[in-house]
Amino acid sequence: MPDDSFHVFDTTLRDGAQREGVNLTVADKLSVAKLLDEFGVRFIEGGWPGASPKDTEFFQRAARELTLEHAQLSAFGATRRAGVRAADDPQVAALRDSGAPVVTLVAKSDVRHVERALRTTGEENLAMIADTVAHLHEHGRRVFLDCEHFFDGYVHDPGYALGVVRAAADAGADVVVLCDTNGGMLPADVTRIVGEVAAATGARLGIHAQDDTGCAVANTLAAVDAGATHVQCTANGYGERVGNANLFTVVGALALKQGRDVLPEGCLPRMTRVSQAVAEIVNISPATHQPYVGVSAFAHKAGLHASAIKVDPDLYQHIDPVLVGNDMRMLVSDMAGRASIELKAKELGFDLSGDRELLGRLVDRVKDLELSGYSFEAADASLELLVREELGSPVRYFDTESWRVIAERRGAGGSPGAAASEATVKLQVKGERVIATAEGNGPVNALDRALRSAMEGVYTALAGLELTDYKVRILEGNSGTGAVTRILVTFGDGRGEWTTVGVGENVIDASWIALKDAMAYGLLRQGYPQEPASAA
Ligand SMILES: CC(=O)SCCNC(=O)CCNC(=O)[C@H](O)C(C)(C)COP(=O)(O)OP(=O)(O)OC[C@H]1O[C@@H](n2cnc3c(N)ncnc32)[C@H](O)[C@@H]1OP(=O)(O)O
Ligand SMILES: CC(=O)C(=O)O
Repeated sequence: MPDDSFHVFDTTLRDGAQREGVNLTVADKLSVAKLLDEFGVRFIEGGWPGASPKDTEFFQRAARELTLEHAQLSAFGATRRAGVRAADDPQVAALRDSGAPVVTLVAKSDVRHVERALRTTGEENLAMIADTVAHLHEHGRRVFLDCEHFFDGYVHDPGYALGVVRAAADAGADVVVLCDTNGGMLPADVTRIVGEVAAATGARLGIHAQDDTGCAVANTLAAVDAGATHVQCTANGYGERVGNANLFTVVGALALKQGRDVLPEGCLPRMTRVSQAVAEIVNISPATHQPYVGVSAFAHKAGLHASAIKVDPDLYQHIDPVLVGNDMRMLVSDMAGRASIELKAKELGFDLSGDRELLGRLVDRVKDLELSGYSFEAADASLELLVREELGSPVRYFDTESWRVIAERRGAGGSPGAAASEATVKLQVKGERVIATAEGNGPVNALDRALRSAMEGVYTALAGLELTDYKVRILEGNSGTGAVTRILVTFGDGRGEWTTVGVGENVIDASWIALKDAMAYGLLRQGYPQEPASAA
C-alpha cells in the first residue's frame, strides 16, 4: 500500500468532464468513482459543489452510497471572492459543507490573470488564497492548492508566482499544485521551473498538465523527476480542449518504469479493464492505440517482429501486457511472415509449429488475397476458415449453386416510394438441393434472410446468429462506381462475435462472400457436424 509520500490524484470527474462531448449524470459519476477506487488512485476529484447542482448532489450521494477502499474524495472550487471573508463566501461554504475530507482550491498565480480576469490586485489575490486555505484548514479539511497558469505566470513574473506558492503553503496547504493550464510547456521548461520552485520554497509540489502540446504525460514525469510528489491526471486523458495527462500512461510509467509504489498491491492489472469501463460510461469509444491499455498496445503486425516474438515476446514488447491486464495479439496481413501465421494460428487454437511448408502456403495465400483487396487483420474468422482449408478440412455446411438479387424502388405519381429487395439462393444442404427466396429492406438483408430460410430447418441454431456490424470500404476510389469494394461482416451468437471479409467489384458479391463465410463459421461455433468432403 503506498504511503502519503506520493499521490496519484484523479480529476476525471472534474477536469475530464470539461471535455467537449462529455456529459455525465450523477449515477455515471458514482460509477466512474467506484472504478477509479478499484484502480487504487489516492484521491478522486468529484467536481465543484456549489457551482453545479449535479456536483452538489454527487457529493451528497457519494457520502451515502460510495464505500471507497483506497481513495478519498476531493471537492474542487475557487478561492474566495475579492473583498469578502472566506467564512462569508457561499462558494467556500459549499466546499466546506460538501462532506469531502479534501478540498482542492484553484487560485490565480499569474499576476496578469489576477489583474485582468479577477480584476483585483496581486496583494488581494494572495490574501484570498491565504484566507481560504486557512479557513478550510481550520475546519479540518486537507487542502491542496491548484495554481492556475503557474508556468506562464512564473516565466512572466517569478517573484509573484513564488509568492502564491508561499502564501498557500504558509496558510496550511498540504500540496501546492503547479498547473500548466494552457498546456504550452515542454518537458525541459517543466523540469527547470519545478526544480527552481522546490528549491526556493521548500513546499510540497504537485503537477497538473494539460495536453495542448501533446506533452502532458512527459511534463508530468518531468515534474516528478524535479521533485513533484503529487500527479493530477484523468482516465484516458479526458479533459478540457485536447485533454489532460493520461492517468494510465502516467501510472504505467511511474510503476513499471520507475518502480514507484504508486498503487495498492494487485491494482495495476486492473488498468485495461478500468480504462475501457470508464470509456463505456463516458460514451467515448476506447482509443485503440492508447499506451498500455489500447487493444493495439500489444498488437504485432510486422513479420520480422513476429519471428522474434516467437522466440521471446520481450524482444518486441516494452513490458509484459499481463502486468496491465492487456493481451498480446498477432495481426495477419500482407506484412506477415511464417512466424506471424504460426503465432496467430496458435491464438486460434491450431498448432502449426514446424510445418514450414504449410505456413509458407498460408503466407502466400494471405499475401495474394491481400493484394486483391482482402484484409485479415480484423477478420479472424476468415483467417481461420483459410487455415482449416489449407489443413485439408475446409468448413463446409452448404454449397452455393447460385444466388440472385433484385433491388427495386416502387413509387407512384412521383412519390419516392419504398426501396425493397428480393433474393433467391440455390444451395446444396446435406445432399439436398434447396431453393429459397426472401424479401429484405436491402439486398444484403434479403440475402441474409434467404440463406437462413434455406437452412434453418436443418441448422436450427441459425435463428440465434445475429448480424451486428456491416462495414463497406471502397478500395480504388478513382474507379468511381466501378471500384473494388471490401466488406467486413460481424456476427454474434450471444457468447461472442466473429468477423469475416469479402472483396469484389460487385458490392453485393463481396457482401455475399463475407455473409456466407460468417454463417458457416457461426455453424462451426455451434458445433454442428460438417458435411463430408465428398458433398462439395
Ligand atoms: C482551469 C480550470 O479548468 S478551473 C475549473 C473551471 N471550471 C469551471 O468553470 C466549471 C464550473 N463553473 C461554473 O459553474 C461557473 O463558472 C461558476 C459557478 C464557478 C461561476 O459562475 P458565475 O458566478 O456566473 O461567474 P463566471 O463563470 O461568469 O465567472 C467566474 C467568476 O469567478 C471569478 N474567479 C475566477 N477564478 C477565481 C479564483 N481562482 N478565485 C476567486 N474567483 C475566481 C472570476 O473573476 C469571475 O468573477 P466575476 O463573476 O466577478 O466576474
Ligand atoms: C486547475 C486546472 O484545471 C488547470 O489549471 O488546468
